[in-house]
Amino acid sequence: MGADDFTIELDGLTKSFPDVRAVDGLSFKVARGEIFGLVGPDGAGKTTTMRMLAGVLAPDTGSARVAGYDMTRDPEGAKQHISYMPQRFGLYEELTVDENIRFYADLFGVPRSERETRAAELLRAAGMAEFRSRLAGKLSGGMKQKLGLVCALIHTPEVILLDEPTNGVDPVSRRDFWRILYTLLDQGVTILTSTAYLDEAERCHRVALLHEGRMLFCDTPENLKGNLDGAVVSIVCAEPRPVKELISGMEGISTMMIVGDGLHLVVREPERLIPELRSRIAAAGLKVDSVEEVAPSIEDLFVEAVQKKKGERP
Ligand SMILES: Nc1ncnc2c1ncn2[C@@H]1O[C@H](COP(=O)(O)OP(=O)(O)OP(=O)(O)O)[C@@H](O)[C@H]1O
Repeated sequence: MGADDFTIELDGLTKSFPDVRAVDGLSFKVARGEIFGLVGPDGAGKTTTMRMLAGVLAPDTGSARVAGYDMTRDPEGAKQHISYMPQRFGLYEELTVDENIRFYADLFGVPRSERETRAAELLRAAGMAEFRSRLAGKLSGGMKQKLGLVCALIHTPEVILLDEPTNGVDPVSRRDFWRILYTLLDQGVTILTSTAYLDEAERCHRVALLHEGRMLFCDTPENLKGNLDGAVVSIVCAEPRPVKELISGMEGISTMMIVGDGLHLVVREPERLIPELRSRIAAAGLKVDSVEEVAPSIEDLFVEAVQKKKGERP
């Protein structure tokens, strides 16, 4: 790939606040037409990274190029090619859906002939075509987020930066969101999104895990899952906490986490451990539906990587 094929390039990007180094020497590149996910626990540095890439926060050291512009030297030039949707997108609650869209279309200087077609397309994809005259303040949380996306996308950017866009959004609206994002990819835009939902990381072409401002790893979801050091055992149960307490400290378990339907363990030698787990749980009289090896998810990998990192600390 040539240098021009990367629309976002970070090189040693660093930003400190008085109490913390929020982003610490971050380097990665995002190719044109790619959707790249930034994942990490709260405080990992995702928002700070996004803000620097959007040109609203200057780095201390390091550089970032977005859509061919150096973000330190020419953030204003770059902004014309970027759509940035921060966590709290500025909607006007006392204005209608249409009026909010018009406000942003004016702000971005979108010609009148284009804005109507684009707004109609985006609203249809967002499942919001019937709500054009509703006040933004009267929309559900998911709808507000989708309206934020529509407003952010009313102009045609080269790069889209989304900071946890689906936070608090219901599953149906999340699907709408991803459908819109994939449609944009087909049009050749580049998308960088942060997400707190690890299942969403699997929808990205590549993902990077941030932890305390540093990147722990970056690869395609498939490759990442192949790199897990161990196997994943799922214990399906309604009451995972007592089970977790019971088996905590058993040899061969490297991490445990509570998931939607019970517990996930990262283990060595699942063939040996699974029968042992079953008998220990049965002996304690705890009720579980199943104890089985499952394919690892991105979530398993991230929890394992973050726990390992914590364990390395003195
Ligand atoms: N304006 C600021 N002033 C001081 N500290 C800040 C500021 N912005 C962020 N931080 C700190 O920098 C670190 C990284 O925060 P950041 O918001 O980038 O993380 P994040 O991964 O986006 O997490 P979250 O999802 O909780 O926003 C945190 O320790 C945070 O408290």
